[in-house]
Amino acid sequence: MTVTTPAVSVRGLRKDFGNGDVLAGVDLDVPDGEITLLMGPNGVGKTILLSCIAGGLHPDDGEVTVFGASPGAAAESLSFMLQDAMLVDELTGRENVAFFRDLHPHSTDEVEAILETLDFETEALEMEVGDYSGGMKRKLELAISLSVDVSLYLLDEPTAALDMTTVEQLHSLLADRREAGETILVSSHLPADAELADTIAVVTDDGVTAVDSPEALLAAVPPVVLAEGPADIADAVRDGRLFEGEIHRRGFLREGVDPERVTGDEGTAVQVREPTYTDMFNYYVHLRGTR
Ligand SMILES: Nc1ncnc2c1ncn2[C@@H]1O[C@H](COP(=O)(O)OP(=O)(O)OP(=O)(O)O)[C@@H](O)[C@H]1O
Repeated sequence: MTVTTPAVSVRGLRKDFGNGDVLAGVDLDVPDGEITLLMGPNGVGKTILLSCIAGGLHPDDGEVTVFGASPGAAAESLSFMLQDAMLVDELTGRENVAFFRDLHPHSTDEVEAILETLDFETEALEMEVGDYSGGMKRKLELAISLSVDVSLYLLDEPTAALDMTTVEQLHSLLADRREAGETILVSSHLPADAELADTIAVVTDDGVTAVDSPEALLAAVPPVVLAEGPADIADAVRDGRLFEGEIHRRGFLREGVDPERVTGDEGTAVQVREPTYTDMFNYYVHLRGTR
C-alpha cells in the first residue's frame, strides 16, 4: 500500500487576534494532486486558515507544513489568491499584472490566456482597476494567481461575484490543473463548487468537523422537509430548526419520522425531497450531530 504525504498538513492550529480564538484547534490534511473545498459560515476563519498555510500569518499555536516544510520555506511552491485584497485600485490591470509578475519567481506570461478563458475583454487591462466590476476584479485576481507555475494554489472564494458561465469555465481550468497533478485548496460559499471538489472540509467554530467526498457528505444528509405558507413542520424536523427561504421554510426530517405522515395532511403545502448541495451546507454547518 502506498501512503501519499498530504500537500498541506495542519495540526492543532490556533489563531487569536487578542479578543478570543478565531481558530481553535484546526486539523486538516490537503491531499496532493486533488481539489479540496473549505466550506463554512461567514467569519469562521477560512481566510485566516488559508493565510496561515500561505505563510502570511503565523498561528499562535499548532503546526502547518506545506510539502513537508514550513509555509515560509515553501513560499515559492505556492500561489495565494486573497479575494479583494490583492489588486491596487490606482493601477491599471496591466500595471497590476506587471507588479505581481515581479513578486513571484515562478510567474509566467499566461495571464492574458487565462483572462481570455474567463471571458475577460483584455482591452480592459488598460483601465484602472478601481473602475472594474467585482467580477472583473475576481477574474484578474484569478488570472494573476493561476499564471504562477507552482504545485499548490490557495484560492479564497474564487467564484464569489462570478456569473455561472464563468464559474463553469473556472471549474474546467481547475480540473485541468488537477489533471496536471497540481493541488488546489479553495474556500467557497457556492454550492455548485461542491461538484468540482474531490474532498470537502467543513469548518465550524469547533474546527474541521467533517471531511469527505461531496458524494459521501451529501449521502449522509437527511431528506428535506419543505413547507409553504402556514403549515407547521417544526415537530417533523431535526432540532425543530427551520431555514427560511423565499418561498419555503425548510428543515431536515427528524430521525424516525415517516415522510408520508409529514406530507399526509390534505390542503397543506408540505413536501419531502432529497437534499441538494445547499441543504448539505446548512446541515453540516448548523445541525450535524443533533437529533
Ligand atoms: N487582522 C485581524 N484582526 C482581528 N480580527 C481579525 C483579523 N483578521 C480577521 N479577523 C477576524 O477573524 C474572523 C475570521 O475571519 P475570516 O476572514 O478568516 O473568515 P471567513 O471564514 O473567511 O469568512 P467569510 O466567509 O465571510 O469570508 C472574523 O471574525 C474577522 O473579523
